[in-house]
Amino acid sequence: MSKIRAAILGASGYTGADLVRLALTHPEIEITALAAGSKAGQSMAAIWPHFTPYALPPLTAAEAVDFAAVDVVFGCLPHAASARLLGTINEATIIDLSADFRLRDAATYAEWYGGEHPAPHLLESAVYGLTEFARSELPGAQLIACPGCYPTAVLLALTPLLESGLIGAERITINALSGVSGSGRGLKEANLFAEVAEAVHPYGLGHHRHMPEIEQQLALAAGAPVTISFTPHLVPINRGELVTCIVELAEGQTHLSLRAALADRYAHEPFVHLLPEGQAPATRMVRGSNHAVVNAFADRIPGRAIVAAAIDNLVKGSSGQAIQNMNVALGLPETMGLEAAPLFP
Ligand SMILES: NC(=O)C1=CN([C@@H]2O[C@H](COP(=O)(O)OP(=O)(O)OC[C@H]3O[C@@H](n4cnc5c(N)ncnc54)[C@H](OP(=O)(O)O)[C@@H]3O)[C@@H](O)[C@H]2O)C=CC1
Ligand SMILES: CC(=O)N[C@@H](CCC(=O)OP(=O)(O)O)C(=O)O
Repeated sequence: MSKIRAAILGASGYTGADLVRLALTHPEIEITALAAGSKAGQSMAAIWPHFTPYALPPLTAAEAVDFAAVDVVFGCLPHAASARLLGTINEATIIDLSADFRLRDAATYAEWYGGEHPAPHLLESAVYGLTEFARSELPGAQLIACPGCYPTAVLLALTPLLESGLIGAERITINALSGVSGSGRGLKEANLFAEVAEAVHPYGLGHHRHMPEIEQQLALAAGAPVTISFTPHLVPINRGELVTCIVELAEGQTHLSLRAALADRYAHEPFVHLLPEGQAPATRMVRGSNHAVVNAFADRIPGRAIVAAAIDNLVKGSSGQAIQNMNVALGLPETMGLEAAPLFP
């Protein structure tokens, strides 16, 4: 069988570069085309010296890619630019890492992303690709929307608990921490070393665009509307994401019943792992890998519990999950190309 010809759009950005890193060791992927925006025309090694040892195609403009000559397109572009471009491609399986095809409703998209959706006719057919919960929909899908990085961690922590009615759908409070790569490679004063190092701050207080995405997906799990309070924080690490969720327990439940549900749901998952009783998830447990770690703890306030999860935002939170989705969509072993162990320390 010939290899899967892949185009990676946005290869001069952080998620695009991590996709290239993972694709290089994926036995079935052949990187056929790489595209960039302002850096089109440059070589990958010029932009990313860590790729110097590898023969890679040059970066072209995305519009210059021959989409009829590729099997899979990975879109690692900013939202809106992503849908404008991906909406014109008919020939290949599209795996989008941007937020453009995650929300089901174009009006909600317009409200939270500040503009009309560029390709609303595609929203209905897009598969929301949290792989562990989308396996039956992925094979043969034409358009796969990879979840946001924060939503990935939150949904892995809470979906099984809402599905089984062990926690309430209201009054879910989520504190989230992200490494700086979560905001992309573009130059931003707020991301300069002197602004970020030796400091931590919350942002998007009371209004972050991952809120509607998390609520949309948790509501499907709960079978009822879900309301969350969500507060992200920027922390001075390159990659990694941690969420701690304070939940209301259903009558008669304890954190041990939450642990039992997580153990049951993730027992056979290759990438999602319940930690031993009392062990806190940490970003260092998953750095550079497609793994996620979760756990549930008792809270001192009766009737509440704490559920935590850690992922690498550039792997399970974006590029790794994109490849995991491709594997399932195309009938390959789900873990193919994603077996690398976390980098520690
Ligand atoms: N960073 C993360 O942890 C995660 C990011 N995402 C999403 O993935 C997408 C990419 O994120 P990330 O890699 O961090 O972003 P970066 O800012 O690091 O990279 C963006 C890429 O898109 C290219 N680009 C920008 N505008 C255009 C355009 N108009 N046409 C063509 N190419 C363009 C840039 O090219 P150039 O630099 O050459 O101009 C660059 O290659 C975003 O939608 C983001 O929200 C999702 C999950 C996690
Ligand atoms: C640290 C940081 O700034 N993180 C980004 C997460 C961006 C992201 O990847 O989200 P989308 O894929 O939904 O755009 C943020 O909070 O906006």
